[in-house]
Amino acid sequence: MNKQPQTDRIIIFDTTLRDGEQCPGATLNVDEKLVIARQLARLGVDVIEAGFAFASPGDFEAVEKIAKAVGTEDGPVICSLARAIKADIQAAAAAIKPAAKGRIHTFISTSDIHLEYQLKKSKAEVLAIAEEMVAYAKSFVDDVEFSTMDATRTDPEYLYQVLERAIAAGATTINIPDTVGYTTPSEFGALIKGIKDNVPNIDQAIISVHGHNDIGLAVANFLEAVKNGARQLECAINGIGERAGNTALEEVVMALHVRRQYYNPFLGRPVESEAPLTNIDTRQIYKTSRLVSNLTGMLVQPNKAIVGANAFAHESGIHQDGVLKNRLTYEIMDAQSIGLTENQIVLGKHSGRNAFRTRLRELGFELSETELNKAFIRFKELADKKKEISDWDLEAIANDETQQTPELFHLELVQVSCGNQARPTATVYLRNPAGEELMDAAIGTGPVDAVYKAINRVVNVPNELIEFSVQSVTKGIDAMGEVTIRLRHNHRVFSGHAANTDIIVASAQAYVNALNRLYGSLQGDQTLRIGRGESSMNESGVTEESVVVQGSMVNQQ
Ligand SMILES: CC(=O)SCCNC(=O)CCNC(=O)[C@H](O)C(C)(C)COP(=O)(O)OP(=O)(O)OC[C@H]1O[C@@H](n2cnc3c(N)ncnc32)[C@H](O)[C@@H]1OP(=O)(O)O
Ligand SMILES: CC(C)C(=O)C(=O)O
Ligand SMILES: [Mg+2]
Repeated sequence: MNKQPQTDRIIIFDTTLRDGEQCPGATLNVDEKLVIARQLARLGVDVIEAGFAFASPGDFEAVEKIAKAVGTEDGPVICSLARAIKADIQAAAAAIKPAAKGRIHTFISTSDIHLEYQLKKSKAEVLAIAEEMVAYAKSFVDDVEFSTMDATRTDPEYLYQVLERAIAAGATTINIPDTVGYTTPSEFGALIKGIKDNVPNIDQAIISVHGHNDIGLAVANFLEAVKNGARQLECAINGIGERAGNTALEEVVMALHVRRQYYNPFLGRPVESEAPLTNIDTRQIYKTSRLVSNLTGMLVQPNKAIVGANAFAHESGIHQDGVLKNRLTYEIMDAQSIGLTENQIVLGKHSGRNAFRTRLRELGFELSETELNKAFIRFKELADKKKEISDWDLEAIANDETQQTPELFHLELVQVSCGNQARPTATVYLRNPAGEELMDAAIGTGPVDAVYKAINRVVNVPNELIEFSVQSVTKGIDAMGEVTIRLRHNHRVFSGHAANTDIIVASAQAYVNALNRLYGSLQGDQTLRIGRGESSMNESGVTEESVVVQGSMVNQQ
């Protein structure tokens, strides 16, 4: 067996901003990516895959800005994806240039099915391209990662050959992607072992793995890969990503953390060693999860491992009894280890700006002066309605203020009348991008439906509402309600998110946010008129099928 060059530590490569963003509706703008990248650096990831620089001018700008702002000497490596094509590699190299430590990640498919149908190339051709493009990437940076796309459906003998040639050409990390989420733990472990045993120059590269969760095995596959020599794990926050998503960072990191004594020997450490297996500051996990969920609009299911709302909640009497006697009877990790803390400072209507700013900083939010002032006004409004403001309320407010959706349409007013004897009617008042004030009213099957129909009459963008979900972020009748919606326009999905104690206001704001994203993506499209849609508008009312209500609905007026 070959000796590996790597340390006894697992490198965490975060692809939330690249593969994570590849899930429908999770599109992030440049500023939002920057906010997430800063938090990923606080979380302690070793590598941030900031995007696919060649894919679009926006992606290029995001990678470049992240390289400049987050890719400092003591910060993470900043990486851009690139196909095994010169133009892609040139774009990646230019975008990561401002980073103190930059990486080009180039890839090509190696499975028969991809070669035959997608690339339409022979094995010999792909072998030559891989070698040539790794060498080309190496001419820009020392740190080159090479991936064999669809590795888990590739003939292993061919895979060994491609990897050997890529390493010889200068790849310092070789990544084995389970692109279609097809492999199983023992099979994946055997593949990694096969690579260690059969690629002659494997001692010159780190073995990395990239997983997808199509059959729910992504984390299990990674853990088996670690046991067999993988030392870099590619994952995304909350497991977001193409199709069923990527391997969830928080799950694999906490598995290694909680069971470190089990994994220690596989990394050549003494069983009892308490030294962390990764550089991740686990106390930043919860905060990062919430930030990514809020900015992408991808909700976290309540029973999700590690970061779900119920992950540390005990409901049944026997469990509660055990936990009260000794927490360890039913808890394998401490809620504080992922950053869920008791609120130490009680914020309420008498609190000032300093306490507010300080608490937001502790929660990981760095707001600009303007954002802080707006958030403070909302905080005071909320404090007038609620006795005590929790961290979750603060997060909802801060996330709302830092969301970087371009405000093309501004919601000035929303008013509804409804009741068991009334036809739900809504009046809305919006300011369009030209600064004109537009008002309209509509009747709907319920108050939210009426509001959305009224907004549709003002904003002339055909769309289909495909998801509407409401979550109560805090407990009690005075809770903040978070609304997340997803709408589709020409096969693209846009999400919108807003929080308010008035669920109707949050619903209206979330819809306007999503429409602003949609509208932003269409800017320059001459066929669109600005505002005031009539017959060209598709009905996008909330239908029974499209409504997903999670948690309790709070309607406090
Ligand atoms: C498994 C993954 O996650 S891979 C990354 C997936 N992410 C993305 O695709 C998001 C960004 N992608 C894009 O913006 C676009 O697809 C672009 C800009 C990269 C390319 O756009 P287009 O030039 O219009 O090509 P299109 O997307 O239609 O097809 C992909 C082309 O790349 C080729 N290709 C795919 N992978 C590779 C690769 N690794 N190396 C070289 N060529 C490749 C395909 O064979 C196809 O070539 P063809 O047009 O000669 O048949
Ligand atoms: C680009 C590669 C690493 C990828 O995302 C995959 O194969 O899933
Ligand atoms: Mg992938």
